[in-house]
Amino acid sequence: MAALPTIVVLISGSGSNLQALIDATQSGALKAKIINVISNRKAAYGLERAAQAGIPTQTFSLKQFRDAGKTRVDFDIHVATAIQALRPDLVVLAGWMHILSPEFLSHFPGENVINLHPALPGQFDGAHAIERAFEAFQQGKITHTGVMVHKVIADVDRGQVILQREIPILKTDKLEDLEARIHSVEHEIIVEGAQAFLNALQK
Ligand SMILES: Nc1nc2c(c(=O)[nH]1)N[C@@H](CN(C=O)c1ccc(C(=O)N[C@@H](CCC(=O)O)C(=O)O)cc1)CN2
Ligand SMILES: NCC(=O)N[C@@H]1O[C@H](COP(=O)([O-])[O-])[C@@H](O)[C@H]1O
Repeated sequence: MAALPTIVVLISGSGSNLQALIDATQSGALKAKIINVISNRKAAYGLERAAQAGIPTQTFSLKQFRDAGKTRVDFDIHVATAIQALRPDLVVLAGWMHILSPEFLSHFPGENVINLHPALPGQFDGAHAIERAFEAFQQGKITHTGVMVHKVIADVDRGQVILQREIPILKTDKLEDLEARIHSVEHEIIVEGAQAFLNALQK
């Protein structure tokens, strides 16, 4: 039987999207094996989720690099080298809150780094997208937002879209209502997006 495609997941926080990927690999909804989880924050609960699933983890601290007189690019190259050593078929950014440099991306010419972003293409690039969408809705500028999975390029959140889904914003919504609706969709689309990428890889 052919070996399953391998995935390395990068996180910075709670890891609920990592958990969705873990659950999907265990149920068979995602035909792949998560071989490593990397966090840039040692307190990230996602590391605990990985450990509970028996997945090896690594933590890399930008602060430690800076304290050692090294640069953001030194950090990126170190992380990229650690990932390259594992030779994954796919790298998934699941709440990885660090902008990756071109030097990092140069280690992945196969464009096999994808990201989950809680907004539609070109709407709210960058951090705090959900809050910014909610504020725009309150100002009457938008009626809906969305979630997308996209390839990662140097231009943040502007890579080729793999999957996207629109999400309505209701007049009765508080921010937490929209956050819950978005997170629920995220947990589905990150699995579907990863599988879609791997399917395309195998064609
Ligand atoms: N080169 C790329 N790097 C990253 C991408 C990308 O598309 N291209 N996606 C992001 C994920 N992301 C949005 O989806 C995102 C995450 C974080 C930031 C940001 O401003 N980070 C700050 C630090 C914020 C913090 O530490 O809380 C920073 O890096 O200075 C923007 C977008 C992942 N990287
Ligand atoms: N710009 C990237 C970004 O905002 N990512 C967001 O970080 C959260 C991670 O949650 P998690 O740690 O529970 O998976 C998710 O909402 C994800 O969309």
